[in-house]
Amino acid sequence: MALLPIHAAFEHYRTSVHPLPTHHISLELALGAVLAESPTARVALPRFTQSAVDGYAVRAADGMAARLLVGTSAAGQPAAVSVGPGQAVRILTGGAIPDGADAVAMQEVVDRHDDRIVLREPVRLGNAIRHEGEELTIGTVIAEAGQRINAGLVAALAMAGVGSVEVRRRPRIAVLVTGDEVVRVGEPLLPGQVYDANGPLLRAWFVEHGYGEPVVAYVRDDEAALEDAMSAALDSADLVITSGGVSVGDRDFVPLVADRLGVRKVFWKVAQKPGKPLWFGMREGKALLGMPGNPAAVLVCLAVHARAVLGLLEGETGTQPAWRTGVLASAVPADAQRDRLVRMRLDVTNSTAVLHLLPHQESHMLSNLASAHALAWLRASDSAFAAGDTVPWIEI
Ligand SMILES: Nc1nc2c(c(=O)[nH]1)N[C@H]1C(S)=C(S)[C@@H](COP(=O)(O)OP(=O)(O)OC[C@H]3O[C@@H](n4cnc5c(N)ncnc54)[C@H](O)[C@@H]3O)O[C@H]1N2
Ligand code: MOO
Repeated sequence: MALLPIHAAFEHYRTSVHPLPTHHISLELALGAVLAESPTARVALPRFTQSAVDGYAVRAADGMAARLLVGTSAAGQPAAVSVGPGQAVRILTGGAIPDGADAVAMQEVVDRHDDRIVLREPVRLGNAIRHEGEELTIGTVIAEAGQRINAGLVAALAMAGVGSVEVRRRPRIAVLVTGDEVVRVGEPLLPGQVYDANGPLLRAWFVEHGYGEPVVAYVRDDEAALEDAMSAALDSADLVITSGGVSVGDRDFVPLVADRLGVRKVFWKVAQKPGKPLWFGMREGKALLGMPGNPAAVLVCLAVHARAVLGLLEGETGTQPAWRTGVLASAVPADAQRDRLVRMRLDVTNSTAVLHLLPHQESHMLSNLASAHALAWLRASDSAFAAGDTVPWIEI
């Protein structure tokens, strides 16, 4: 069977995966969710005309003449007075500019004697004043629907008076780690068994990416056991991920059981290395990604494929993952049939992202994940990539 090109897998996700329902939540709970509306400023920013510095609010036209202090304006405590000719108000950063004042003299250029001040240099009209609404007026769109909420956006929304937002519900994730040979670290290892890397990897990846703890179940290489576990996972989750049992071996039951449970196969086997046997299907809006057992293949399938599916489930704008470009530090062999997704160390030299090939790239090898920052996408080719070639990459 012909292998599906990676870009064709992305196209299948776009046509098969639809956004989850929306709900309205408090801003405190919104970090990491994707906006389903375009929130607008409820207050202007700055909210009122205020001082950018600690100093004295004055009338610029008074020039260098001595001024009489008539009050104080601190942040949160506006002055009750206005500034007339020959007068000034002590003002602190963030304090409201009192009526009559049209400039602020920084205290470093002012000599103060009790309630009198003298400027050592002239002050420009409007000096050190932040004007009401100069950044945003009421009603300005702060962020567009489809944008994922990060810490900066939480701050921008809060300051603009937006205390709750309409977002897509976060996807619920279920993970099935299959394999009779898989034993959890800490347990005794019998002959032929291996410690489980995929359970910890999948759990950590979803937590790291803000989805919280997935439900993780361990399943023997047994059709009936897999059917029970997959059925429960499909009932409870929006995205089900399996690891192992998806190739052509006698105990590779994932495609068979998924089909039996009514999951519509969209594709099986992608022209990528690692991760070739990746299986993708949908059942009533729920997505199932059957990932191979090799841990490096799981990482690649998470970073490239699960990321794409999650972005679509959450209605995120733009194509995910977001590829950037960098240059190869050294020559890298290509694969003639499959695109390679290569674990790289990344650094920035002369303002350019430079990708350094790490050793141990086989799909059963994962020790290089200790120093890998990036996954480079090297298209299938008969000839090797050369040092200096520009290639797409994503963070991992
Ligand atoms: N005749 C063919 N054989 C294989 C093909 C093929 O096209 N024809 N494809 C190979 C490729 S490529 C891959 S990738 C693997 C994927 O196989 P499965 O998805 O069925 O995965 P398993 O056989 O269950 O496991 C593969 C490997 O990974 C180890 N493993 C499994 N789970 C874990 C875990 N949780 N933690 C650590 N290691 C795990 C498992 O012991 C195996 O060594 O198929 C090739 N075969
Ligand atoms: O696709 Mo497999 O992960 O190359 O060994």
